[in-house]
Order: sequence, then C-alpha cells, then structure tokens
Amino acid sequence: MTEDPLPIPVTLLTGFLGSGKTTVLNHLVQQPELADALVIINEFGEMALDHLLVAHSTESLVVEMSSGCLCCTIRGDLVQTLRDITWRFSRNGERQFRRVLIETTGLADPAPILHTLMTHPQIAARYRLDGIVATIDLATGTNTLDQHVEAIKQAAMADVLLLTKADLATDEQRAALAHRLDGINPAAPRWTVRNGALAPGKVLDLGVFSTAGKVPDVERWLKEEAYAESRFRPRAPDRYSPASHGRHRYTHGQREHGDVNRHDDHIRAFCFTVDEPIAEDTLATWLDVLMAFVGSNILRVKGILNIEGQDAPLVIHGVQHIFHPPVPLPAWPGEDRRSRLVFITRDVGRELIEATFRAFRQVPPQPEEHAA
Ligand SMILES: Nc1nc2c(ncn2[C@@H]2O[C@H](COP(=O)(O)OP(=O)(O)OP(=O)(O)O)[C@@H](O)[C@H]2O)c(=O)[nH]1
Repeated sequence: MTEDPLPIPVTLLTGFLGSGKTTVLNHLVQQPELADALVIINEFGEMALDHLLVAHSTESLVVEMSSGCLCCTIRGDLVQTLRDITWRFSRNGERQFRRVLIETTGLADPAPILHTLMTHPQIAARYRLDGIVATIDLATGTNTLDQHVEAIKQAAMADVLLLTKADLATDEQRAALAHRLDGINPAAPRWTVRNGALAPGKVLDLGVFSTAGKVPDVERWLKEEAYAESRFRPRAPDRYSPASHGRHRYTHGQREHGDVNRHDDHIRAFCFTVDEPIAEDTLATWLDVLMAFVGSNILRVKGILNIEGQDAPLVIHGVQHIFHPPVPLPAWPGEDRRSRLVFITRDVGRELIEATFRAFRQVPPQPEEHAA
C-alpha cells in the first residue's frame, strides 16, 4: 500500500451532551473540504444512533464505536480502530482518507483520548492531533459549566470553541458565557454556529504541526496576547506584577463571584515569558520535573522557545504530562525573540511555574564526575 509519509491529522470534536456536536459534524462532512475525511463517532449506550444521522458525502467513511466511552472503557478500541482503518479504507493500495474526525461522547474527558493519540507507539507514528474543537450551547452553557467538570475540561483544552444554538440564547446568557470562557480559555477563537453551519476552515489545520510545506502560523496558534502575561526576569523576580497585566481574573487566584465550589475556580490560563535564551538542559530538566509532579494538572501547554545557541525557535506542545516531540521552526515568525509558553492548568498557579523555572535556571551546571 502506498503510505502517505505525513502523519494523518486528527480533529477531536467534543462538547457536552446535546451541545450540537452531531449537528456540526453533519454539516461539516457534507463540505467538499471534508470529502476525504474519515469520521469516527463514539456513542454511549445500546442504541447508537448518531452515526445514522451523519450523512457523509462518502457514506462508507463513517465508523461508529458504541461499546463504551472513548475516554475510559474503549481506549483500546480506538487504538484498534485507528490501526485498522488505514487498510480497511484502502482501495488499490491507496488510503481513501486524508484526515480523521472523532466525535466524542458528551461526557468525554479529552485528555485520555489525546494521550492515546500522542503516546501509543503505532498511533503516534501515524497520526497527529490537528486540533480540539468543542461545542458549547450558548443558552445552557453557563449552567453546564457550573455543574459538570467534564464540560470545563472540554472548553479549557479546546483550540476552537463553537458556540451553538445562538437562536435560543438571550443576550444575558451570551454575555455570561463569554465572561466565563474568558477565564477558562481566553485564547481559543469562538465562532457562533447556527444549526451546525460553519466553514470547515475554522476547525481544520489548527496546529503548527499541520502544514505540509506551509509556513506554520505560530502567532495564531499561540495567541499569547490573549493570556495575562508574566515575564520572567532572572535578577529581579519580585519586580514583575502579574496582576497589572491581567485581564483574566481567574489567573490570579482571585474570585469575583461568591460560589467557591465552581469547577472553573480551579482552572487557570496564563502566559509565561522568558526574555533571555534558555539553555536546552535547563528546559528539559524543568519540564521533566514539572510534568512529574504536576503533569496531570497541566491541561495544555504550548510554547515557542528561544534556545541558547540556536537561531530558530523550537515549538513545544503538551497535554498533561505528554509532549509532542519538539518541532524546530525554520525561522522566527516575527520580531519577538522571547520564549513564550501558554499554560492551561488546574490548581497550578503561575507562581509555581515561575518558581520552578527560577530554581532550575539558577542551578549551576554540575561538574562532570571524574573516575578516581
Ligand atoms: N435551535 C437550535 N437547535 C440546535 C442547534 N444546533 C443543534 N440543535 C439541536 O440540539 C439538539 C442536540 O444536538 P446534537 O447535534 O444531537 O448534539 P450532540 O452534542 O451531538 O448530542 P449528544 O450526542 O447527545 O452528546 C438537536 O435536537 C439539534 O437539532 C441550533 O443552532 N439551534
């Protein structure tokens, strides 16, 4: 079989129960841009129906997985499905699809699914995450975020947020949801979608790893200006004032509302900036330690890094304690040569990120041991 040498992009379509995933999917798969997409629909329950509702222009490219929820019981099935489809959907040695769209169940935690995509030896070599798209119901979204931590995680980890059912929402509901999302995921573009209709370009090719021969749009991908910035200065760590930068109140651990039990009080989104080039060893040790101790609470990290001795930047991308292999870019995307890392975390504040970085940066290199 002729194998495309480039990994197959995978889009994860997530969103709480009834928030409009299938409606969006149904619209998307009928667009010419997705004619070569294979759709995997994960449903929960004995009567799996959604796949019957998705009218793909190429019917044979819809696969349904309904024996459980992808993020928990059937992760092995996902591996199997992703492994099998390359030959199952091949004709005359040619793979019949160029990308994969996975619709999760409404209660899915995207993180374990991403782990599978990024770490399973056979899957990670053949597929790459293109992006996470989350649907949120404009009318009921705020309530859902109040009550379901799964919905918070879906919104926090998304690269793009699709705000559905605009026709049913009041201005107050829209404003409340927008305010809420500012705290949970300030950088992800938000598109209002009515009855599932949206241009496929808004949800495809979202990562920096997506582009075959195209110069990656790192600034768009990182969108670091959307986060409250914190700049690391080696000699005067006390002088910076994160609060003075912040327009996202949750990033500073302050609450402006009364409900202490709200799930997103635990979610923080912030940008960490380092002015000076970073030694590769410092970076590796710092990230290792960070991931080992608080990795499961780091929902996403994206970064463009200035590494000592290198002319061009390195891009990193992680989900919890799993990192994609760093990607060297051919050149800096603009004038800004600072390292910029954006974090979306649960119960991990910027203080910890800064303090650990400071600690590792100040550790002098260990002299090599000499044999006696
Ligand atoms: N009024 C209105 N209804 C919508 C819109 N988008 C989706 N719906 C309806 O909302 C309901 C749920 O939509 P689905 O697309 O099935 O939602 P889902 O997220 O796939 O649902 P689950 O599979 O149960 O998690 C359906 O009745 C849709 O027709 C919209 O923009 N406006």
